[in-house]
Amino acid sequence: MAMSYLFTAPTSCFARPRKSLRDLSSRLGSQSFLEWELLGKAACEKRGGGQIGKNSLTVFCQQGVVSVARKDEAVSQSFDGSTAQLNIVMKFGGSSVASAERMREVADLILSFPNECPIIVLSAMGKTTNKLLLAGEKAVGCGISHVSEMDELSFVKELHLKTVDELAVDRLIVSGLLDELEQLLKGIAMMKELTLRTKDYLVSFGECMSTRIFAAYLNKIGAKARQYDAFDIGFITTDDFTNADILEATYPAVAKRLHGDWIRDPAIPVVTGFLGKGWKSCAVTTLGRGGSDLTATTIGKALGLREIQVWKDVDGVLTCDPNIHPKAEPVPHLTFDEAAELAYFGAQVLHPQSMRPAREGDVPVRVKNSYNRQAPGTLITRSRDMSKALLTSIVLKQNITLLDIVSTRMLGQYGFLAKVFSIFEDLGISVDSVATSEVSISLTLDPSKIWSRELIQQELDHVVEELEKISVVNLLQGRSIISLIGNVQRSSLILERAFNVLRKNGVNVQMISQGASKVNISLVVNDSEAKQAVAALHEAFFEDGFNAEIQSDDGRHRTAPACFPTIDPLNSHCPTLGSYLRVPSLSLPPRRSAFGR
Ligand SMILES: Nc1ncnc2c1ncn2[C@@H]1O[C@H](COP(=O)(O)OP(=O)(O)O)[C@@H](O)[C@H]1O
Ligand SMILES: N[C@@H](CC(=O)OP(=O)(O)O)C(=O)O
Repeated sequence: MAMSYLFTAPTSCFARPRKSLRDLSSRLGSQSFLEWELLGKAACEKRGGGQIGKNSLTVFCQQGVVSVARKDEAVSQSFDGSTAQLNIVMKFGGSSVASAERMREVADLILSFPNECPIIVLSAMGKTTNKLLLAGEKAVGCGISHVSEMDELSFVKELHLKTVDELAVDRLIVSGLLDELEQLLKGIAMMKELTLRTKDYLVSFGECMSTRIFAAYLNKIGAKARQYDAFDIGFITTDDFTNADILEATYPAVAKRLHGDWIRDPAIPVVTGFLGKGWKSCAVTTLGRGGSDLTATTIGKALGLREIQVWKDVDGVLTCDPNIHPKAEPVPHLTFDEAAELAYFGAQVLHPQSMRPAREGDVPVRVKNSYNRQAPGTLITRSRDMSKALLTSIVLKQNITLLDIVSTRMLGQYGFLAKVFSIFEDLGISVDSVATSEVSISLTLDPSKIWSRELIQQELDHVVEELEKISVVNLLQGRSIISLIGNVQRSSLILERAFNVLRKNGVNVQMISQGASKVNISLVVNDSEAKQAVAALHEAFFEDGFNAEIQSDDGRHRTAPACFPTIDPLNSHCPTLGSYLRVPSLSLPPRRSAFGR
């Protein structure tokens, strides 16, 4: 990419229609490009500029640069070589773009950052994805003649047509897609079958419509925008329909397309979240529920952007799920590892895989509230000062299955772990948490890990059948994992307090595991006790000043009570925890790399 300088031009970054450009140049009067260049350089020096680097020097879309690019579309740079760069990605989830009013607010929000050149990533409006999935499932059994009357289809149609009407953009933007959607549902009804591939195609209508409407609205209000379907601009994925992985080829392809178009003809890119194109099938794929976060971080890495902003309906990542405990508070700063662990262990706020590109590209992620712009949100970066950190967040994942697997062979047998995990690999089943001893393993499976596929009883029976060839197996369903995300350097203190609270609440911990990432201690409890346990833990750590107190006193003076031995969770056995306290140092990449699923 071309070298660029940072300066604050007195004009908006946003590409404007020609009229606005003319207005602008007359407002700018006789100020020449050379003067602008000097101004830019001066500002650059003021900010300690001089280095040339991805994160240090960026042109804030000086309007003159845009004008030059317009005069000669092949020319991407102003005469001094500086280029207006796309510099941030702003992702808005379904809750942020749920209606015409919300779309107006989001547009206003974007335009309130005139010095940024954003790429916008949008999810489907509101609950559209759920409605489309329901429609697909109903279509399988309802018969072609009933498709048109289906409530879910009517809901999707009404929502999108109402939105285009209220925003006063052309109905044609979505009417063709709505007709196509109805045809697809009729096809599903005719085939009486909804494959994963068709499911992905079906839900893709949500993002395809929201982005078209929003781009049309931006254009209407004078902020030049261009809509992109992710599957057309290089989002290349595996062919794992409903849960596809982004392939490496995506990064250069997406960068080339978005950057190239921007340089030729600047317009705010509005990209569909969640969608990709299978590399073998060339069919539309999706990245798993909540996958637009991953789209945003992929773009952030691909273009080496300054920041990835993920706009939600909460004030950032919170100390726990606000639906479980309303006193949850925003967490100001997280590391990529903490955020990944939090997402992986069930915090709905971020897609489990989304931190990976951000970490690889070292692009900070900011989680903000589109309903409360002023709230500082959560900043997620590679590292943070952990010296005073204790507990950051509590995450609950319900309805998991606990498997106790004990080797039938003698102590000292080698290869047992490998055999057990090869069974999971062969069956394509993802494992969440693990605790082992030499001859036994406890692990948890998440039945809802793959959104479209329940680990149904039949499948569990099959797992048990395979494992029983080499072990004695005890399968326990209806369990929950409570993950304590924080500074595991202080695990003794965390565990001391956590177990005190759990004991007082009569909650029995059935397994404990500390992941190799060193930011997470997982406790397995009964589903029926889980929510109450999370609320009690939250109260004990965040609501009575304990976290704050520990932050001012580094904890050296605190001693564990007699009933709670100070535990080194990596190597200890604790009689109160059953036989599976020892935690393996192996990090289990259930399906993929150690950093993701
Ligand atoms: N630890 C947490 N921090 C913040 N939000 C959480 C947390 N756990 C669960 N949530 C839920 O996640 C929701 C935001 O995620 P999501 O619905 O995917 O947002 P969007 O659709 O806007 O991308 C919040 O409304 C909140 O209810
Ligand atoms: N629309 C998709 C993708 C997504 O990311 O949605 P959201 O950002 O609203 O969680 C879903 O509902 O899963």
